[in-house]
Amino acid sequence: MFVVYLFLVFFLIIFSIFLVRLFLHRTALIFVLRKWGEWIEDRVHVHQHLKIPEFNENCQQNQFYQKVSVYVNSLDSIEDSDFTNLFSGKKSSDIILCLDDDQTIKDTFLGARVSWINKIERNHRSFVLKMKKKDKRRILKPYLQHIHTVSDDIEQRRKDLKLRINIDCNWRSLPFGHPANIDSIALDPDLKNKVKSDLETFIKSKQYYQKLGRAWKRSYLLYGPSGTGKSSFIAAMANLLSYDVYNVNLSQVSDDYHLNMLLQQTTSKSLIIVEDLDRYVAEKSTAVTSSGLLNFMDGILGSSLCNGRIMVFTMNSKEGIDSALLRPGRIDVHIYFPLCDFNSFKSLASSYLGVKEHKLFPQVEEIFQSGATMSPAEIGELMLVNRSSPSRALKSIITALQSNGRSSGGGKFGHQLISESAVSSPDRSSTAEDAGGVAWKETVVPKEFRKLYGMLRLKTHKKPGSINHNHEMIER
Ligand SMILES: Nc1ncnc2c1ncn2[C@@H]1O[C@H](COP(=O)(O)OP(=O)(O)OP(=O)(O)O)[C@@H](O)[C@H]1O
Ligand SMILES: [Mg+2]
Repeated sequence: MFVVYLFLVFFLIIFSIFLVRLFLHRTALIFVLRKWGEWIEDRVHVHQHLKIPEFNENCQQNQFYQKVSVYVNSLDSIEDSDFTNLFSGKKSSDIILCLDDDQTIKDTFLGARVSWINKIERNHRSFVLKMKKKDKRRILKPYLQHIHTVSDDIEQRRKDLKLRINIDCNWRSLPFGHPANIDSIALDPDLKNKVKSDLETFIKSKQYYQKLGRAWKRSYLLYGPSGTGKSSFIAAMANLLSYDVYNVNLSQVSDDYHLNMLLQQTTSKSLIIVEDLDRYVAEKSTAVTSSGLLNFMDGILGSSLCNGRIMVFTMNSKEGIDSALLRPGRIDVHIYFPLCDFNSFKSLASSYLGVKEHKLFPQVEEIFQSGATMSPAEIGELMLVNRSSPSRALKSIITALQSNGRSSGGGKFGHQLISESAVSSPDRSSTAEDAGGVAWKETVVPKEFRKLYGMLRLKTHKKPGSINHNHEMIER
């Protein structure tokens, strides 16, 4: 009896606590209680105030005030502030929250709680940072650095991206309106995630590179047959990072000095791309010497300018390329872009035709497994022109794949296949890549063997997704 009584009391206590909490949340009284709590806590600590005025004593604008303003208005806690202004952004659908005058906003950094007050006194605006004295020594310096980084990042993302191309030895600027995004590119999802996180880690690693004494730059090589999405991927990288793109046309560069000058004129946090590097090397169609090119890739000539720069090179094949050009440090990440497999095909069908399943899919899968293939560009094109009828689109792809399988380089898409088989045998010197060697076999072996290989694969019932061995990303 006593135990039941005890249990009832216990249950009642828990239930009452639950009701009180519910009441506090529903009536927003919880915020009042929290404020009282913070008020009491404030009284028992000594605080330090730092003022960031909008103008300095010479009436010049204080750049740091602008940064703080961008930072403070980006904090999630702005939504909890008692009074905020709403403005429309660049796009009419954008709404921007802005702290009103004399409002306080909280922030936390490295476990310390700080607050910002947006003051206006005699028509002069300022932000006042309030932090506990005991936290000041520990967090002030890194916190101010954090504000710099975050606001620079936000500003970078807000601006309209530019594409710059070199004509003679000058950059010409155009608006960069390429809509590509990494998700819309048919490529192994794991590989895409790895690249995304590699990029995101890199842009946050300025201090790490500084500590190592290395130029803060990262180089990527995108290689693979024509029409597999290399250029689209570069555009997607630029959109992901909100970086301007500098497209270096090496045939327009008159010598090493001018290549250096072009590099000097690029801005920090930009994407510098050299497309079809293998073509320049093979055809010797540039006046830049190989040492000029290596120095450009290393960024020695402008190491102070390597401020967060990302270099991207594309090639159809690494065959015949001097290994010094591709060595670790010069090219940090190698990404292979393969011809279409069934997984990429499904991803294209989903984005181009809005079709995730179709009765013709098993037939398409069988043809892919027999070794027939086409580039994503070709398949995308067939889907695009037949987008009003998914069945027609799939039938035309089946016909094209079958004609590829039968003819050796002839037929409607023969030109692409010729270039496919002309694409390189693997660079056998790079042993790390051999780990993912399946892809290479698929691109270089004769069609008869590919068919046999496809049949073998059919028999072994490869699990979906394992075909992604075709992709490789080598972190060096
Ligand atoms: N993997 C892919 N996913 C989605 N679309 C693709 C893919 N590959 C190519 N495409 C489409 O095909 C077209 C050509 O692609 P892109 O120019 O990126 O190929 P590329 O690899 O740069 O070719 P090249 O080596 O000839 O320059 C683009 O319109 C793109 O949308
Ligand atoms: Mg391209």
